[in-house]
Amino acid sequence: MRFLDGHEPDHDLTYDDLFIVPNRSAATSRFDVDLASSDGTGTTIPLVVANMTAIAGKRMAETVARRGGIVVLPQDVPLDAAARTIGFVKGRDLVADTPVVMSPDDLMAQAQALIPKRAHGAAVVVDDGRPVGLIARSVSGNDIDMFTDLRSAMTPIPVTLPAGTDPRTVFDTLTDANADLAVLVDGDGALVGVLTRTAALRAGIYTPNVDARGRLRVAAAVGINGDVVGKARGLVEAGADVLVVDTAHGHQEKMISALSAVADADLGVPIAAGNVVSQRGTLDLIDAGATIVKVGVGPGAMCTTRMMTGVGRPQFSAVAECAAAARERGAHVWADGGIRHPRDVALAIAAGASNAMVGSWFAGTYESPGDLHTDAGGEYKVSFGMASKRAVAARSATDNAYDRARKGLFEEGISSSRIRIDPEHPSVEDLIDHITAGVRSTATYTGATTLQELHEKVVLGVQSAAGFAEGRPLPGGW
Ligand SMILES: NC(=O)C1=CN([C@@H]2O[C@H](COP(=O)(O)OP(=O)(O)OC[C@H]3O[C@@H](n4cnc5c(N)ncnc54)[C@H](OP(=O)(O)O)[C@@H]3O)[C@@H](O)[C@H]2O)C=CC1
Ligand SMILES: Nc1nc2c(ncn2[C@@H]2O[C@H](COP(=O)(O)O)[C@@H](O)[C@H]2O)c(=O)[nH]1
Ligand SMILES: [K+]
Repeated sequence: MRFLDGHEPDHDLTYDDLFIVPNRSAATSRFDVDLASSDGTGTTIPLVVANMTAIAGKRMAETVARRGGIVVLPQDVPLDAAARTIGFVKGRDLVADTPVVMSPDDLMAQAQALIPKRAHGAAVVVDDGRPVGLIARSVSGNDIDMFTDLRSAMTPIPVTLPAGTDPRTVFDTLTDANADLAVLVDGDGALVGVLTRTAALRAGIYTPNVDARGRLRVAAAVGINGDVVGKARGLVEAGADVLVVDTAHGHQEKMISALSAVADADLGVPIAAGNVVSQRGTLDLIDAGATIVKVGVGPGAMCTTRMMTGVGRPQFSAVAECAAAARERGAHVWADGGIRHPRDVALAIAAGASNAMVGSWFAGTYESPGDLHTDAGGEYKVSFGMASKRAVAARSATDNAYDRARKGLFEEGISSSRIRIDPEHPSVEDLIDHITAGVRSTATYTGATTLQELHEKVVLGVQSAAGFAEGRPLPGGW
């Protein structure tokens, strides 16, 4: 990474402050760019989903890992629930999406409530283990009887194929049949999964993030209080592939001792820890046993830390300094927070991060855990910060009333935020397409074909707010 002559910054910068200068490139296609990380997480695209309750659940974990990223399950989830989620993710197909399964006796209202949990827009009606029909998502305003049973409402399945059919064949069969969804079955005709045309296309573009046994990977977080090693061990025994030791102020003694204890337990998985924003903080966490350091104090969309405390650091400079320190030790950093555009992921990688961590942006998708709401502005989900009153209240629910009231005072996050579902990108997979298209393109503009080369070759300049504004599209004219 270098700055254009005369652009070396004399103050800290965030993503919006920077632009990337194109370099001569030998790449002939953006698909030639390899987006895999080398930090031990196995990601084949540089995306980690933040350990936030409103974002990181089982559907998110399955979907993101199938496209090559990884999801961190939040530390607030009890061990038995986290173990169930890990087991669920490990049991998912690497190609087919998990269907929404209904019985013929279920009501249309139940199907319509569940269909938006998945992006493929339909439920499969299963009778006696066999798929027998489809229920499509009702378009808002459509006059359908919500009390009808699915036996009478279902439509025939247009395309049924054996599980394991080559995705290209699935794509072509759906195209020929002018159908949207294929149902995949095993040799006995039992339902295995579903594939849309877009999913079949994606299966040929993305490489799932899989463990040594060929199962989807998933990470899990622990806090720094209580039996940290016991929880960490339980998570790894349940199958967690990466541990994240996480607290707001990662550069504190309690973190160092919790992290050292987890590292000493030698659980055989990479350990990420944070959050810090300085070289010293990075080195202390690496010395305590982290192989990945989580960087970012205050950039998060749900985060009020900078306004409450004045503490933090503009994210690009924080990532650049910590990544340089980590590299010296053969360790890595994740750029955590403040990712709002594909360009931010590209700039995080340019700064030296191995992966970018995304939270709130992915809250507004069908795969996030929250219920789907609709108001005059369209569909939305509710997100909240992990240091918000709402999250702290949930985390301290078993404490006595006095301790709960004390903890409630230190609020550093938003308790309720409406994150809109973008009608053009309603699924996290649409956002992943959008982000990876941007980052692949950034790489070729800089003359790089890997993330490491992107970091090495990138040439940056510092821009004014007017420079940033000029780069924004103006769909409504001016
Ligand atoms: N990246 C960011 O900018 C931030 C992220 N978060 C996220 O929110 C979640 C909750 O984390 P957290 O608030 O650490 O809660 P935790 O429940 O993990 O508690 C943190 C522990 O550290 C102690 N502590 C000491 N100094 C601090 C400090 N400055 N900030 C926070 N705790 C401190 C606390 O004690 P006591 O309560 O008695 O002080 C408590 O025992 C995490 O996922 C974290 O990543 C939260 C804030 C900022
Ligand atoms: N200060 C706070 N930071 C928070 C809180 N909840 C989450 N976070 C941090 O944000 C990132 C995700 O950033 P985003 O811009 O993609 O949403 C997450 O990983 C945490 O580090 C909070 O309540 N307060
Ligand atoms: K913020």
